[in-house]
Amino acid sequence: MATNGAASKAPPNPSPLRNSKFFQSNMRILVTGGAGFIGSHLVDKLMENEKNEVIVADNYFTGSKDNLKKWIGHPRFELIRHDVTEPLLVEVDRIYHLACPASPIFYKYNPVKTIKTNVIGTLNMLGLAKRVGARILLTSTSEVYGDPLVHPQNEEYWGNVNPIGVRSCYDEGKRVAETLMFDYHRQHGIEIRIARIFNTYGPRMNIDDGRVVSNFIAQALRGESLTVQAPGTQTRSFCYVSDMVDGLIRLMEGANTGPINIGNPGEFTMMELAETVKELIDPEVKLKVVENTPDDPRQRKPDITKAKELLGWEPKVSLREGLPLMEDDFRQRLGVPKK
Ligand SMILES: O=c1ccn([C@@H]2O[C@H](COP(=O)(O)OP(=O)(O)O[C@H]3OC[C@@H](O)[C@H](O)[C@H]3O)[C@@H](O)[C@H]2O)c(=O)[nH]1
Repeated sequence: MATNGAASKAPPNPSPLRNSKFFQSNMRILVTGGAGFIGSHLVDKLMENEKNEVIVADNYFTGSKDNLKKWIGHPRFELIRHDVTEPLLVEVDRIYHLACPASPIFYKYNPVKTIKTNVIGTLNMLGLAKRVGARILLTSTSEVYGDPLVHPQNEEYWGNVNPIGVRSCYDEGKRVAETLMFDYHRQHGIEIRIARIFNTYGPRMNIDDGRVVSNFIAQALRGESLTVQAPGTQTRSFCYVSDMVDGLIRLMEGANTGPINIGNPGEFTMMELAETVKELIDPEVKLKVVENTPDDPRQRKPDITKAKELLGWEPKVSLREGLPLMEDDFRQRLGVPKK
């Protein structure tokens, strides 16, 4: 295993039960935040493999049981209402630790809770990984690069983050979470994986999630003006959710700790994104420039060389292919049929 120079102590022996026939034929996987947007798509993919048993822990702050309704009652699936800031003991082989509100409006709503989720939640999940000998993957974020001075961002870049700003509960929270992952790895030999997720979109995003792609699509379908936050020249790179899930599973099952960027390098200004949504959904819709929020990163684009070389991964779905798939889902949920 590539360990970035860390000592590799064997994890503690899991319970003897795990050597029984029953467990050998099954991989038990915990997904924290599994009722959320990316989490529920990950669960769908993991459940496709008949050898997997999936346990979801979610507090439903931004996630919803609705996202998992097709699995409720399935013999290989379990759903627990649980907040990761409290300890959890379940016998598992893999932990995908996604739990945390990811939309800026939600993570800034209760910043103390957000940083607790990232710090105490990650500590609790690392404690669990240590206790049962599980491998743990943290979904970190491109926000660890802050308002980046290096472009595109590669994993060696340490970032440009405001430690006391309104976004710090999330970006500094995730940075501490990464630190905890490596400390547990070096000190206790825990098997870790860190994904730095760039902006992701797709079906099942909350309609009023507040992030840019869901805002623009919902606004276009409701016939409202698209709210481009000033100046509109800031850039983002958008990854379709099925590509994201594929990258996360490859990272978990591969031999590298990361951190590894998972994102689509196609880069767009917010004005370009608005124009694309307008063209695809409703050419009549207007754009309006509105005030931005503090510390908004001015540019963001992943360097995915590592993901390509180490995971054999690269995104397959372009923005123009992915937006209509999300549009269909939003039309259905908003009850707006295609003309
Ligand atoms: O209605 C809107 C919303 C947002 N925006 C702009 O769109 C850009 C993207 O904003 P979003 O809120 O979608 O997401 P951000 O890139 O700020 O944060 C995201 O980064 C990566 C992930 O880890 C997280 O999901 C999230 O924190 C920003 O420049 C914002 O100013 C608009 O122009 N209009």
